[in-house]
Amino acid sequence: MEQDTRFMEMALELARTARGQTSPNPLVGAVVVKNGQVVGMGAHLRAGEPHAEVHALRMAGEQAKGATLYVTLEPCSHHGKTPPCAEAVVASGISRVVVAVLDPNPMVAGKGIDVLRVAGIDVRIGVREQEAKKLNEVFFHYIQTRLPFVTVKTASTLDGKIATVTGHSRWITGEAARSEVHELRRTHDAILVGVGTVLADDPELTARVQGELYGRQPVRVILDSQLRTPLNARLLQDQAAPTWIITTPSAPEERRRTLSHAKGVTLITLDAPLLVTDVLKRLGELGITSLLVEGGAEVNGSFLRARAIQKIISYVSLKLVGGSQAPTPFGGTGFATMDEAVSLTNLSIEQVNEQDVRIIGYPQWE
Ligand SMILES: Nc1c(/N=C/[C@@H](O)[C@H](O)[C@H](O)COP(=O)(O)O)[nH]c(=O)[nH]c1=O
Repeated sequence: MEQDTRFMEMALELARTARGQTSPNPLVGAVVVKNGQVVGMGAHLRAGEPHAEVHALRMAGEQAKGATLYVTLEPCSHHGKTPPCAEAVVASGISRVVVAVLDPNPMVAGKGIDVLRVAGIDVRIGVREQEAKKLNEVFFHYIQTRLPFVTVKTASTLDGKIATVTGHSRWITGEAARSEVHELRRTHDAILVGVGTVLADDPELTARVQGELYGRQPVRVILDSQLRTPLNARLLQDQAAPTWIITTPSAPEERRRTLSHAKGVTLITLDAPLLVTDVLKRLGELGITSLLVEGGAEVNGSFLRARAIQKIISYVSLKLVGGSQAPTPFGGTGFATMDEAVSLTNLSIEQVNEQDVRIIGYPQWE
C-alpha cells in the first residue's frame, strides 16, 4: 500500500531531525494518521525523554482512536527510563500499527509487536526496513556488540596523499568537505586520533561552524602509550570537550602526574601494547556508541589490521601532490597481497564540489 510507504518516509524524516542528540538511544520517528490525515507526529529527541510514539499520540489525543500509527522502530515493551510505548499505543485506541523494523535489542525483539497483537491491533512490519536499519546502524551495532560503531574518515589527494613530503596538509579538501566533517563530528559520541596527529597537526578535534563551537561536542580520545601529548596542545587548552588519553603502564610517571592534572583530561591505562580491540571494549564500557577515527595513518592502519572498521568516509580531492615519501591514509604493516585487500559495499560516491569527491562504503570483512 503506497500510503504506508509515504507516511513511513515522513516518520523516517522526523527521526533524522534528532541526529546526534539521542545517544545511546536510537533515532525514532512516529506519525499518527486518521482517514488519510496526519493528526499527530513526533521524534525521540534525547535519551530519558519521551519516545517518538508518545509525542505523536499526545498530539493526536482523541483522534488516535481508530487511527494508524507509523513508527520507524518497534515500540518498546520494557520499562527503560520511560514507561513502555506498546502499552501506551494500546491505551490510545490506535487500531493499526505499521513498523519499519523490529528492535534488534534481544530484550525487546518482537515483544512490542506481541503486546500490540494480543490487544487486537493490526500490525504490519517491514515498510522501508532498509532505510530504517541504515538510520540506526550505530544503535543496532552497539546494542548487539556493546562496542562503538567505528567510522574512519580520511582526506587525501587523487594520488592518495594525506600530506606532502614536508608534512604540509592544510588544506587538502575545500570548505564544503571540511564543514561536512564538522557535522560528522557533531553526530559522534567520540573522535579518536593517535598522538602522532596531535604532534603533527595540533588539532582541536571539536565540532565547529565558521570556527565557533557548535552543537554537542564529542569526547576526544588520544591513543598515546608513552604520554607524549604536549601540555600546550590546543585540545588541552579549550575545555570544549572531555579529553581521554589512553596510555599504558610503561608511560613515564612524571608525564602521568602532569597530564592527569590537566583540566578536562582523563587518563585511561590499558595493557601494553595498546590493542584496538581493548580500546574499543573500554570505550564501549564507557558508553561510546559511535567513534569517528580521524587518523593518522598509523592509527587507521591498526584499525584496518584489526578489521575493526564498520564504515569508511573518504574525501578525495582531485589534485596531485606526488612524493614517494608523502604519507597515505592507511599506514602500518598493511596486507601482503591484493587478495587480502578489503572491499567496500553499499557504496555512495558523490561530488561535494568540482574539486572534492566523497566516497562512503562499508568494509566487507567476511
Ligand atoms: N588536512 C585535512 C584534514 N586533516 C585532518 C587532520 O589531519 C587535522 O588534524 C584535523 O582536521 C584538524 O582538526 P581541527 O583542528 O579540529 O580542525 N581533514 C580534512 O577533511 N581535509 C583536509 O584538508
